[in-house]
Amino acid sequence: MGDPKYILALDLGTTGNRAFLFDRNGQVVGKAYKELRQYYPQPGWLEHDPLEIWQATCWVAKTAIEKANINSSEIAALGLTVQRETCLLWNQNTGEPLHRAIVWQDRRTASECEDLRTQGYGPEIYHRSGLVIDAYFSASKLAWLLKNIPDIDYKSTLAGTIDSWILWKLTNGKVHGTDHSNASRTMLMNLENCQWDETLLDLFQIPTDILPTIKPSFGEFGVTDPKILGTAIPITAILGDQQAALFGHCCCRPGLMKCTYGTGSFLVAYTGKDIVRSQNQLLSTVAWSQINQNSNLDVSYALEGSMFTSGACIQWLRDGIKLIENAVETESMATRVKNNGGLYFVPALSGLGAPHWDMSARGSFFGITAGITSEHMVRAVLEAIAYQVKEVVQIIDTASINPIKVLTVDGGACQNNFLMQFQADLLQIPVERPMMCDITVQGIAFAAGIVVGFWEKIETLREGRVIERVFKPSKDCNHAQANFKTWLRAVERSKHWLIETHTP
Ligand SMILES: Nc1ncnc2c1ncn2[C@@H]1O[C@H](COP(=O)(O)OP(=O)(O)O)[C@@H](O)[C@H]1O
Ligand SMILES: O=P(O)(O)OC[C@H](O)CO
Repeated sequence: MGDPKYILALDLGTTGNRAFLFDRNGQVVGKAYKELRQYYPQPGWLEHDPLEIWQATCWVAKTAIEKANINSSEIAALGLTVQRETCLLWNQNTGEPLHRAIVWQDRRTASECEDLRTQGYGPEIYHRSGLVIDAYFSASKLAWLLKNIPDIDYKSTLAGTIDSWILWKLTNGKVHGTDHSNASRTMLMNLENCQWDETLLDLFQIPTDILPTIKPSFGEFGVTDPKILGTAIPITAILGDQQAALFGHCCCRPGLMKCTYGTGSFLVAYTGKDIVRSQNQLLSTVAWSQINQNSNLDVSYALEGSMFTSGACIQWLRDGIKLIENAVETESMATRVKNNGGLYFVPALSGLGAPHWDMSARGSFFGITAGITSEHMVRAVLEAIAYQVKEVVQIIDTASINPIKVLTVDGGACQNNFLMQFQADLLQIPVERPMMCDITVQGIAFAAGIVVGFWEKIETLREGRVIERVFKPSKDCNHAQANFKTWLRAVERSKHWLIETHTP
């Protein structure tokens, strides 16, 4: 067996799955990516094929290893990070999913969640789970699966989020587990004692037996079956992808935060050992957990503003209405027009998350005149991504101890220079873009590597960070502030759309 020289990191996101191999210097020596098929069986529904995720996971891992031209026995550990909340049921005897996975953006359980809200369960659910009642979280999705799949044999059924499913597959059915950060997004975990919460399980009618064991994020999860990658690799870290990005940005002191622009935008602030409760409908959630030197569970928490649709609007421009051919061209299109032409877009393609939590809002353009071109539409969509983040920054600012002086970013859409400059103009603070935009995968690699002593401490990651570009607020950016106020009006008009129209 060779000397372990590498860490394998898997990032299974909403748009696609990626694998990166890192050497001891934190350099990427091999990587692979595969886009994931999105299934839209009905308006507002979104599903993923769990077997496709599993096959893609194997493919990206093997391809990254091949590209790096290394032997899998040289891999010291594997870290796994995933899109959160997306969940499924599978048969533990056959290894077959019982249904496609219901994705976090899926709104099919909106009316059940609305019922819980009107029955007054909001405060109790928030107190127990740290989450605001919404179809976003796994609980109502699992309840839907259990209700709608015929003849479920409970004895052979397992449930889980994507990390549980892939961990189970990687270990060839030996480990049915999850970590505290992913479990905290199910709406079934008690945020204070970090265990499955009996009251929440009863409320959503989820049997405890089908759920995975919750384990510390940093620690031993088992080893990969040697048949998969040619050797048994220890799995030593699992995190939700936003928490992995938080770790990757080294946000390990209370008040430090990051914003990821992927399928959605997620502004997450580390709050330390305390659960900080927001007055503005932000989520309290687990950042990560580990067993400390005294053998006690050591949990760190975070405050989060989840915005459901950002890069997803760009995908809609590409795949839905075919206004663009690729995401990159949105930047040049947006700068081809002097301004937004009075056009405003509300990115409520999956309802609105923080701070509105309106499951019945729908995407809308306001201000269309005969002079509006496709460039204006693209620009309005990009501006909307930035307005959403501004709205959440304003709220998190008041909830956190220190005002935000700089916004650190990552994710696919942060490559867009127009978007980042507009964001800086809107926030009136610098926006800092690291050289490595795949911070999520870097974060989980470092977490897995630190557990096995491959790297000694998080400082190694911090010291290796290179800032590629800082977007400073432009001198004359008053228009951005004025436009933000108009956009807020547009948001108000798009809210409660389904309730008022009674359409799907
Ligand atoms: N240059 C760009 N401008 C705007 N959006 C982009 C650009 N490049 C990628 N995106 C968007 O970023 C998203 C992919 O980012 P990624 O961080 O991989 O997301 P996820 O982790 O959700 O799968 C896609 O929705 C894509 O439309
Ligand atoms: O797949 P991403 O990176 O857009 O992240 C999805 C989030 O985890 C959903 O909560």
